[in-house]
Amino acid sequence: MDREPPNAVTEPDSTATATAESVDEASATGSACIRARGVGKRYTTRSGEVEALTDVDLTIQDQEFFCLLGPSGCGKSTFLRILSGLVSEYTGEIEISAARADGGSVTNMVFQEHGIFPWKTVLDNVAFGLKMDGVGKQQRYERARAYLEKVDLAEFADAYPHQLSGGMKQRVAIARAFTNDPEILLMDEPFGVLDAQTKRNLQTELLSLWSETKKTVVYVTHDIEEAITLGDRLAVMTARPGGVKAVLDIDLPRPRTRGAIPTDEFTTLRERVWELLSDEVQQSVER
Ligand SMILES: Nc1ncnc2c1ncn2[C@@H]1O[C@H](COP(=O)(O)OP(=O)(O)OP(=O)(O)O)[C@@H](O)[C@H]1O
Repeated sequence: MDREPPNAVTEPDSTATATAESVDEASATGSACIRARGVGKRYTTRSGEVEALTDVDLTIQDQEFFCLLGPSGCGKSTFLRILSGLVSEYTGEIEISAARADGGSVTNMVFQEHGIFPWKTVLDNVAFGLKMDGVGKQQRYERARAYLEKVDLAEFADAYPHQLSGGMKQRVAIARAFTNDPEILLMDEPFGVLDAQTKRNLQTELLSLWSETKKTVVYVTHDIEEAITLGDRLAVMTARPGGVKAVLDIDLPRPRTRGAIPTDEFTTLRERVWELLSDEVQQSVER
């Protein structure tokens, strides 16, 4: 279960990176939902300390679809886990301005491995978070069924996860996340293991749910094209210890349905992002 996300200061760190900050603020619009200032994280392992993050400065706007790209092991998941409250020891400052009147969780994580219960039906999986929040059976099933409908799984409400494909399981995880109605969705490579066609379909469904509900989404991916297809902005992270190398606007029209994205702009952005990312990938391989 997700814990409440951080909203207070822990061990203020005065070494914020000026470069990343100025890029970030220059492209930001609207009101801030998440502010990270000088965030750092070290893990202590048997073989010593691992510095996962250093001086992460980011402002993510309310209702924004924000993507995080970076080489493997640069701390993307760690950053999401800090935002979710799953990792509570870190340096620097995280402020989350979103709040829920009903006291439910402000954030909801969606992982690559679905995180659904094999012994529960699809419907019970989707309604699980609401049950934990004390929502009555009729109301939680109604909400869960509505989202199952939106992700095309209405007829599988009584099925069990082992009867579903990987893409269907991920649909269940997404339906559950939206049913829980958090202010912020934290998505950790949710479509990372899916085939290209399934991934494309789920991206379209996710964008449609996001534009309907206008949640703030922080989306981790290794896939440059996915980040450009989905995001309003994207951050490229440095090799570990991860910091923010640059934040780019993805100024492409929406809805970003197949064929609606201008090819030239898409290609230019992809090359720009790859330029920023390739050195970091190289560095992470050399370590
Ligand atoms: N619980 C932990 N204990 C010790 N070290 C950890 C822990 N979690 C992550 N790390 C280390 O912190 C670093 C960052 O890991 P993290 O999973 O956040 O990176 P990532 O960018 O999400 O990686 P990937 O893209 O491969 O999923 C890695 O070196 C990892 O080994």
